[in-house]
Amino acid sequence: MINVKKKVGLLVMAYGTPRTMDEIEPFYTHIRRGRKPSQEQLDDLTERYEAIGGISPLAKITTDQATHLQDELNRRYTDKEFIAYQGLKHIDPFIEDAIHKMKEDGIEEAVSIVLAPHYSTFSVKAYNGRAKEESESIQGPTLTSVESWYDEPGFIDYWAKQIRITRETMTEEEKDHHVVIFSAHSLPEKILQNGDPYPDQLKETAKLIAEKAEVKNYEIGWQSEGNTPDPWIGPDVQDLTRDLHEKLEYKAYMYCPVGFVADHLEVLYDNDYECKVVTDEVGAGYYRPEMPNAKSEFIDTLATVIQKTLKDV
Ligand SMILES: CC1=C(CCC(=O)O)c2cc3nc(cc4[nH]c(cc5[nH]c(cc1n2)c(C)c5CCC(=O)O)c(CCC(=O)O)c4C)C(CCC(=O)O)=C3C
Ligand SMILES: [Fe+2]
Repeated sequence: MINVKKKVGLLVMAYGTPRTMDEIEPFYTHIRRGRKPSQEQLDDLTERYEAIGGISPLAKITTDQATHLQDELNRRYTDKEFIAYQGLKHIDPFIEDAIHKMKEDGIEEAVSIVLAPHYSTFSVKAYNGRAKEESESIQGPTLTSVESWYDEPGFIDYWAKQIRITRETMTEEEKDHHVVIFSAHSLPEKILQNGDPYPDQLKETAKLIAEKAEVKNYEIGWQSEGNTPDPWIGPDVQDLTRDLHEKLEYKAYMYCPVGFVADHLEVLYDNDYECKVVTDEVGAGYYRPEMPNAKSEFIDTLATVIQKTLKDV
C-alpha cells in the first residue's frame, strides 16, 4: 500500500530584520507604516545595529527555527508532511508572500505560529489577521493558528533551567542578593483599555518560571519602547534597575527577556548594552541567560504547541 502523506503548510511568522545595511531603511520605513524615518532616526538605528556587530543574527536564527521545527514535526507525524514557509511582518518574505507561495505549491491546509510567546492585539493578532485576510482573499490555504504559548511547560522549563545555570556562575554574595527581571517588549498603554491579555500573560510566565527555578526575588519590566509621543507600558527595565538599586541595593541583576525567543537587537543592545550601562553605573553584576534560538528543547516545545493546536496530542 502506498502511504500518501498529506502536505501541510507550516507558516512560521516573525518580526523580520534587515539582512544587509542597505535594508535598514526599507525595514524601518515599513515599521513606520510607510513613513520614511528622518536621517537622524536612521543613523540612530544603524548605529545600534553596528554596535551588535553590523547586522542582527536574527535572520539566520528565524530560518533555523523554521527548518528545525518542520523537521521535528515530520519526525512526529507519519501521515502528514509539513513544509515550512517564513512569513515576516516587516521585510520580505512578507506574511502575504508566504500565503501566495503556499497556494502556488498546492497547499490546502496550513498551521501558523508566531515566534513570540505572548498574545497581544498589537503583535500576534496582527500577524494572524494578515495571514487570514490574505488567504481568504486569494482562496489560499485554510489556516489553523496558534494564539499563544506563554505557559507551555517546555517553555517554562527552558527558562527555569537557564536561570539555574546562570545562577551557578554568580559569586556567593550575588547568589544571596540578586533579582531576576522578566521582561517583554513594551507596547503603547492604550492597548490596556481594551483588556489586552499581554501584561497578564507576561506576569503568568514570570510566576511559573520563578516557581520552577525557585527564584527568591523577581520583578516584571518592559523594554525597547518605541519613540512615539504616546505613553508606553512601564516600568522600563533600565528605570526599574535604578529604582531597585536605590531601594534594595541588589548585588546582581539577571535579565530574562522572555517575550523574545532569539538573540537580536532588542536583547543584544537593549539588554546587553543598555541595561549593563546601568548595572555598571551602580556597581552590580549583569547576567542574561541564553536565548532559546534553535536549541532542540525549544524546538521540541514549539512542535508540542503545534500538535496541541492540531488536537493531535
Ligand atoms: C511587540 C513587539 C515585538 C515582540 C513580538 C514580535 O516579535 O513580534 C517586537 C520585536 C522586534 N522588534 C524589532 C525591531 C524594531 N522594532 C521597532 C519598533 C517597534 N516594535 C514594536 C513592537 C514589537 N517589536 C512597536 C510597537 C514598535 C514601534 C513602531 C512604531 O513606531 O509605531 C523598531 C523601530 C526603531 C525602534 O523603535 O527601535 C525596530 C528596529 C525586532 C528585530 C530586531 C533585530 O533586527 O535584531 C524584533 C524581534
Ligand atoms: Fe519592535
